[in-house]
Amino acid sequence: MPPTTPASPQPSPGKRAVVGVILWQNQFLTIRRSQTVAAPGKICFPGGKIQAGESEEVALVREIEEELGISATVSHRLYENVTGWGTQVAWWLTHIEEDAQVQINEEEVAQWCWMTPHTMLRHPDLLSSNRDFLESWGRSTFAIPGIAVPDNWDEIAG
Ligand SMILES: Nc1nc2c([nH]c(=O)n2[C@@H]2O[C@H](COP(=O)(O)OP(=O)(O)OP(=O)(O)O)[C@@H](O)[C@H]2O)c(=O)[nH]1
Repeated sequence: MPPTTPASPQPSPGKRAVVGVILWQNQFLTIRRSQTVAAPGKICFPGGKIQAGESEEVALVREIEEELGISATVSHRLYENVTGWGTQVAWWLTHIEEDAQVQINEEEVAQWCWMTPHTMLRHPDLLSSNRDFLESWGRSTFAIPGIAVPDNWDEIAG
């Protein structure tokens, strides 16, 4: 009998989300989710659910404005996956102004900071679906313009 492979997660109807990958000096803009939202206290990128009739880009600009109080420019669709809980997530490279003044919305976001991919991957509070994104990037499944996979990625990720 052929070995069985685990089935890929399938998206649930209507559960679509978009996240923004914002880079500065080889680091990603990360947020810690507040205690009052789903996945409280987890570390992830800014983003959220796509509302009916919205494009991914419009939803992402809205979410970043809501969470961080800044305007963003959505640039490049990097990746797509389905979380273990059935949400289809689109990952977009996103830019903000160099002098953007982040003002977090504390109802949604507890903290924000810049994190290297390495620190993010090893963070004990990383939202689990973000591990797939980072590991896929580390395997060069896709590229992120502006940041190279470190040469010692396997060591880091292992
Ligand atoms: N914000 C965000 N959501 C992510 C990331 N990675 C990921 O799989 N997701 C998933 O995408 C979905 C977005 O959820 P969310 O709770 O942030 O969305 P939201 O702010 O619109 O929530 P709300 O409807 O409670 O206001 C969730 O299923 C979440 O687990 C990420 O890096 N950032």
